[in-house]
Amino acid sequence: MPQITFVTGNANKLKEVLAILSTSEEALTQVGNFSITNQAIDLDEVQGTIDEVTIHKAKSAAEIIGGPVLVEDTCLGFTAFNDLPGPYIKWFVKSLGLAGIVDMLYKFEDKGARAITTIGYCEGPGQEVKLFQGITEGKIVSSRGPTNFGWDSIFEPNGYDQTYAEMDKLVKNGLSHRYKALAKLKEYLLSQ
Ligand SMILES: O=c1[nH]c(=O)c2ncn([C@@H]3O[C@H](COP(=O)(O)OP(=O)(O)OP(=O)(O)O)[C@@H](O)[C@H]3O)c2[nH]1
Ligand SMILES: [Mg+2]
Repeated sequence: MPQITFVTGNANKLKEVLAILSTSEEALTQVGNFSITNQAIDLDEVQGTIDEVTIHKAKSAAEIIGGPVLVEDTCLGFTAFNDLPGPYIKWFVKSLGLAGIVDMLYKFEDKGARAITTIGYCEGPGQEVKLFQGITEGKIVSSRGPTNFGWDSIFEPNGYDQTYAEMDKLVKNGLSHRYKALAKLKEYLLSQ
């Protein structure tokens, strides 16, 4: 069975990806003819558009692993900021904290935000990268719920009165940006 390595340094992402792709959280899962395993490698991330960042991550991962890889890059962008910080949200959370991010939007009436996951699939070194993207729209609110995963506690998806962090995992994993991107990847892998 062909093996695909999901390369990520983020344990929370890995948990969600495995939970969405299978129904268990074991370190190995299967989609169609493919088995998916994980390697925790922190890949270099270039500056650029979401697609450029993901393509670069996928190509570097394929070089390191020497075979088929999956990577993902997740963005959080604000409507009032023309979709920034986008791929740089990680550094904003690290530097400003969640309260600092909420404060960034203080003077804007529009609290709209978009969570975007872009998955890159590369079959090996030198191969083209296929992209699969999922977007969930919502708004930025004061932190509610556990704060152990990124910006989950300040993002409230449209149509819900809970933040991602307050939601049951099954609910988040049924509507999230990551779920939508993985649904497209799954459809592709099942057709191979
Ligand atoms: O509240 C959240 N709900 C999510 O569903 C989610 N997915 C990612 N993130 C965070 O957003 C940044 C993405 O950066 P990112 O894509 O480069 O990830 P990363 O560097 O942590 O891992 P990786 O690049 O090795 O895969 C990082 O700070 C992640 O912690 C999330 N936060
Ligand atoms: Mg990263």
